[in-house]
Amino acid sequence: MTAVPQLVVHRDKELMAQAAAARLITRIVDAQAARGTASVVLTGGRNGNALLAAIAASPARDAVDWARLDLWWGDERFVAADDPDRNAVQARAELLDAVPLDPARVHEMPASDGVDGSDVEAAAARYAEELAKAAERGPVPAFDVLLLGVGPDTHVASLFPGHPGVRETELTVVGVRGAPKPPPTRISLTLPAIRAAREVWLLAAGEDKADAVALALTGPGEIQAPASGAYGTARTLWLLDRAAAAKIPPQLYPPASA
Ligand SMILES: O=C(O)[C@H](O)[C@@H](O)[C@H](O)[C@H](O)COP(=O)(O)O
Repeated sequence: MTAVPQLVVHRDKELMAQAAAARLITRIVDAQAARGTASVVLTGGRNGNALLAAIAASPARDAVDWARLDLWWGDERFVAADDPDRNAVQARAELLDAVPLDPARVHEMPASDGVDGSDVEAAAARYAEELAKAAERGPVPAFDVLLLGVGPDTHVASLFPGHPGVRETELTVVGVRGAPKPPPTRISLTLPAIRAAREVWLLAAGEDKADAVALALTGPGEIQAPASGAYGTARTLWLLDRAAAAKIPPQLYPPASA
């Protein structure tokens, strides 16, 4: 396990998305070369969507064997299946509809008009079962890469500072009610599930993220700063633009990168 993060700082958010897309394509191709398949956990939010759009626009995307890629989500807004607010609907529009995925390997989180209706806890338990079935050992797969957007309050997935979800130590997926970011009802992986990933990549861009990034890297622990509890078994990578990195203490700040 490695809680020690590596920081990569790019000039701006556009370059950050391009570089993260190149990095993710390479990581998927490497995992598929080694084991035949790869698994990635997607995030909602602007930076996650920009990364997917950059993959869609990259000629290198054809190097990925899309039919042998498992996709999961770190969190989802608990709304109807075709609601444009859904992270999965946005991911499909940015990339997933344009590549030849195997639908059986695209593991969307349940929607509020699904078999569990508005029972978000039952829907979360259903997703936990799906994860457990796909796991070789333990309650969730050892995802190759798990992506997380970082919120301005240091939330990741739908784990908000001080909320019950961030304190969860047993369940791998929780229903979230009363989220401070709309919509209020959500489904989220928990920190223990996130920490099963080989690599966790956190994305943050813009000056409104500078306090959150500095706090999560130096601050009060995962209950108050959930992003600081997100790390992988092999690697934890913070992919930032200069504005989001601006308040990181100099002793943690990496050499300048473009
Ligand atoms: O529902 C969502 O949007 C995501 O669950 C959330 O965790 C998001 O990734 C962060 O808030 C960062 O979002 P941005 O990349 O848009 O800043």
